[in-house]
Amino acid sequence: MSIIEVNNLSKQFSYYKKELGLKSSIKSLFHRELLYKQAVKDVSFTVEEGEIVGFLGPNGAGKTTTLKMLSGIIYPTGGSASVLGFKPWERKKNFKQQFAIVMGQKNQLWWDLPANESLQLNKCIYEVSDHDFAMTIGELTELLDVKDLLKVQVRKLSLGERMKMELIAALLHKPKVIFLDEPTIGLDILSQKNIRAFFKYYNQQNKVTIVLTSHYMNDIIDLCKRTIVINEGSVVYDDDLANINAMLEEKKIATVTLLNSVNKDDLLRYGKIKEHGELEFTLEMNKENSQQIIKSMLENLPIADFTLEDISIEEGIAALYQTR
Ligand SMILES: Nc1ncnc2c1ncn2[C@@H]1O[C@H](COP(=O)(O)OP(=O)(O)OP(=O)(O)O)[C@@H](O)[C@H]1O
Repeated sequence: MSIIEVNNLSKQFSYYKKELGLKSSIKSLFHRELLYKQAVKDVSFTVEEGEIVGFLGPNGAGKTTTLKMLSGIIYPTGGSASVLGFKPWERKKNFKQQFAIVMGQKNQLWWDLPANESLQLNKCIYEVSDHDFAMTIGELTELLDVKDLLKVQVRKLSLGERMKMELIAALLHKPKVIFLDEPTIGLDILSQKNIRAFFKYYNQQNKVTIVLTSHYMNDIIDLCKRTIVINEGSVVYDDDLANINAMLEEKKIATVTLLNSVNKDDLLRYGKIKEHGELEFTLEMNKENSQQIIKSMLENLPIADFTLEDISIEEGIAALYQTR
């Protein structure tokens, strides 16, 4: 059995339309219009123990809603899911002691207290023994390089330092499954890299299962072999990240610099123009007949410089984001 199993999971939110202005607000006391939003539609996937899976999608695609259902924070309106053999929304104690969710945009730690006091609170909530607490804090503060910051009031920590403390709080009870919802949001490049290196090491050492959402492609490329992409609430891709372009038509991207400008129409016959400047343009062409196209371009255009590349993973993902 897979450690996470999701079958046709759906969530429809219902909410009342909010009117602007006093007159409309008074009117809405007597008649309120109910609206619906289908945030997640029939999502199905499985995750094996020890996997790190990227969970991607454009803003509003339904990633956080799915992770909230898998953490038992909200109920689904359809389908089923099992995490570590539990129905998450039943919120059994044994389940809560085996998973963690980290939301980059939300704080778990108390702002006005030093991190070590919030960690003590989590120790009690998760019934971590004194010995395990000391060992885990020692190991994680060392790995994340925040040993000297445990006694600093959380509000005085930098964003990166606070995120490291949030991670320690989430990992204190040694969860087997970790949902990471944009854990590197707002962090500088070096801090993002450190957090990624930490999770890579932590996953290898502890065989934890991680589902990661991030809008930073480097997080996904670095950590996740497999990626699930959702768009408008539905899964549009579930495979190795390396294969992301294979499901699209095989394409090549040519970046061309010209010696002198030419009419845009003269370029269109070679392929789809993606970007166009005075003397530079990028062109998307089919891999199959790229050689003939290049030959013809070299013969007919005043070319100063020319590079040909496969379509990037980011562009493949961007194309999936446009899939409806
Ligand atoms: N409580 C709610 N009531 C009504 N609609 C909601 C609620 N929560 C989320 N939504 C809507 O559901 C859709 C999915 O939201 P969700 O937060 O899951 O997206 P996301 O993929 O995590 O986006 P982002 O990358 O921007 O964080 C959005 O259109 C959002 O506005």
